[in-house]
Amino acid sequence: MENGAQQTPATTTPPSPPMPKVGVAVFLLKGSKVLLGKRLSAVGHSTFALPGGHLEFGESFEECATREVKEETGLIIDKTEYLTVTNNVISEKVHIVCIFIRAVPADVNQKPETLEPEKCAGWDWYEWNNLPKPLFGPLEDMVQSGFNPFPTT
Ligand SMILES: Nc1nc2c([nH]c(=O)n2[C@H]2C[C@H](O)[C@@H](COP(=O)(O)OP(=O)(O)OP(=O)(O)O)O2)c(=O)[nH]1
Ligand SMILES: [Mg+2]
Repeated sequence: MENGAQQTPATTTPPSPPMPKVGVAVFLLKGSKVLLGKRLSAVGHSTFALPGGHLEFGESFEECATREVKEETGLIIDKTEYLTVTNNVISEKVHIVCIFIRAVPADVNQKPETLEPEKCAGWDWYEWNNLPKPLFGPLEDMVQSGFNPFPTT
């Protein structure tokens, strides 16, 4: 090489190892019912799950809950409250620390819309004592453990 010109070595970025992500899922409660939708995403395909998604940079858990429910169902939520957190290793590549928030619809007469049809087949209210099957794995685990999202009065 002339004049000692430096040649930039070819670099290849090594694949980054999978990292845990933060999810926020919402127990949206109406009377004794909870809002669930059949997932069409690869993770938990065809299982019934709560509305929710991944925490974005700078968001509070409540902000994420409000945003995800609005994006996925069009519903405006109210009275958001932290419930619990679970650590879910779902597959070799998917590890989610999931924050669970409880909320109620601001308007009980507002109907949920399927705003992300590629991710969810449709939303409906289900009696807590008669949940549809199969539930999304992490949700099934919570139900099996006796978890109850309703406020004790
Ligand atoms: N939506 C939802 N997520 C849950 C539940 N239980 C649970 O552990 N999670 C965890 C695993 C999910 O992969 C993760 C994020 O939710 P998601 O899979 O619906 O994410 P998304 O595509 O709607 O969100 P995004 O990436 O567009 O932000 O939260 C649940 O019942 N519903
Ligand atoms: Mg989602």
